[in-house]
Amino acid sequence: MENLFIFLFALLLFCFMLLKLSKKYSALKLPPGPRPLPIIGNLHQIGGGLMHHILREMARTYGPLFRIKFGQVSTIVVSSPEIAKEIFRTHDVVFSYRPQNIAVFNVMTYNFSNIAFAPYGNYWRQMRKICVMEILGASRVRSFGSIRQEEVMNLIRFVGSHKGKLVNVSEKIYGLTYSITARAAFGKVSKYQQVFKEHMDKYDDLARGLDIADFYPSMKFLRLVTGMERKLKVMFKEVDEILQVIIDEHRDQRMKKIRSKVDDNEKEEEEGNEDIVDVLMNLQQSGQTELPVTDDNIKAVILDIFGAGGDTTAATLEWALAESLKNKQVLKRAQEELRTIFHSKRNVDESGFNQLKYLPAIVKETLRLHPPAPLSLPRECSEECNIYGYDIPAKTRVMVNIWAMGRDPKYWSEPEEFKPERFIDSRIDYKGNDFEYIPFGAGRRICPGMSFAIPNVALPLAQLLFHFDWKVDDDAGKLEDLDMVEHPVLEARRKNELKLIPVIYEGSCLKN
Ligand code: HEM
Repeated sequence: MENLFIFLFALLLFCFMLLKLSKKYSALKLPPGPRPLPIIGNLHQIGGGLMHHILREMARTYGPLFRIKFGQVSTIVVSSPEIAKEIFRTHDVVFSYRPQNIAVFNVMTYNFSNIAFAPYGNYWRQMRKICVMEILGASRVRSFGSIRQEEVMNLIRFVGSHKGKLVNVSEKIYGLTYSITARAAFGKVSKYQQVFKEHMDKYDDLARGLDIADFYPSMKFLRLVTGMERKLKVMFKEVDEILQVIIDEHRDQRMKKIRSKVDDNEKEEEEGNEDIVDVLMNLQQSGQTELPVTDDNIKAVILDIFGAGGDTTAATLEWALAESLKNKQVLKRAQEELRTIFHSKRNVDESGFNQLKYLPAIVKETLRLHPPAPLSLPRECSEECNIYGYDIPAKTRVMVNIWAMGRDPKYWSEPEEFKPERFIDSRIDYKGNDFEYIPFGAGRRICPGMSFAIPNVALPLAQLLFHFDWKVDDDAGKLEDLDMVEHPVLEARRKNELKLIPVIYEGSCLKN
């Protein structure tokens, strides 16, 4: 009874606010869009399909910049490179904010002290700089090369030992990406790594679940009703405890090292062997950062690296392999290139990568057709501004349909076809300057993990194509029949796992 009373009161308040807002907005020239219903806005129009597909359909009716309302949340959807350029370049600063009222990020970001959801400002600037220069800079990523090589080789040996048998390659791919990230982040295999992975998997499932309360940020009580926040808090407490143990382990190790160095009178640093936790702890202790780096900040950044970098990389690799196998000509050309260049080594290593032309084009084409963050990460505009001739009120949420732009026939010939050759000798790149192709986003909040992600896709893809010829199970028909259906909930992943039979290639080092 009491709950019902609170609900009715909130509803009245909400209607009153709506009336006030509608008066204010009638003076603005807002973008077109589907007519919102009271209370739910356009929520009824986004069920029953993948959001990026639904939004592309809507863009066909309402244009490349339209306005939609998810409950209370006013959102603009951008589906053209010209408008994306206005957002990410002309008005970059205004649009460099992220919404702060999404349950999962409220709970899991240590009060928004990660990078991806930190409010635009000094703290974000400091942590982003640390990320780009210290954690994921070119020399650090190179130093992770041996981890990558070793983990990929483990995968190749595993697959080789299952020759002629059906292997769940998708499962292995997700496991590989996790292992590389965990070793780069935590160093040697920690006994807590497996428990952490199980929690991260559960967290991923929760994070992708829709919490209706996110659409009604002013009605905080809804969070209690849906129960999502409570579940997230339980999960967060467990994840936090594991991360704190990992940090404490690192702290102990560092103390031991310092003592032994003092005893041995030895001073030199062991750079190159440092993991990401080490790097962040060095900065914490140096006292040279503008703002202090706390243990919570370190844990937030580590969660970011797993959250933003894990599934995105694995999904790209999974799609790249699937598309290469499905398209006979692509497979032929990729294998010919790899098997010629690495013929004498009988194995692939990154030192020969500068000779490859076709494999990088496969990775690029995969990111065009299957960007793992099809609507990028949401942005929010910090002040009222004018885009494409329309007024965008402050606090409007922004979704950029990266997926739709990558398939727009206005910019791509045969856009639905997987044709890596379109990227050979082409100047189009994913670095945020070609707005029809921005799988990593653009502007000052562009993904800082690019240089880590690309080799983590390219090396395993090259190895899986070099060492093996692949077959599908007899019941599944031919490789060309592989489906390319997206997962209905886990955005941008394959719906069906890749289950394949490996046949070891004659020229592989596995063939002894
Ligand atoms: C194929 C792999 C990946 C793709 C396609 C991808 C894509 C994206 C996209 C679209 C954004 C939003 C950018 C924007 O708002 O304009 C983003 C942000 C971010 N990504 Fe990635 N990402 C990938 C891998 C990684 C990896 C491996 C890491 C870390 C190791 C990472 C860390 C981040 C972080 C920290 C942000 C937030 C940046 C900020 O707000 O300043 N990503 N990523």
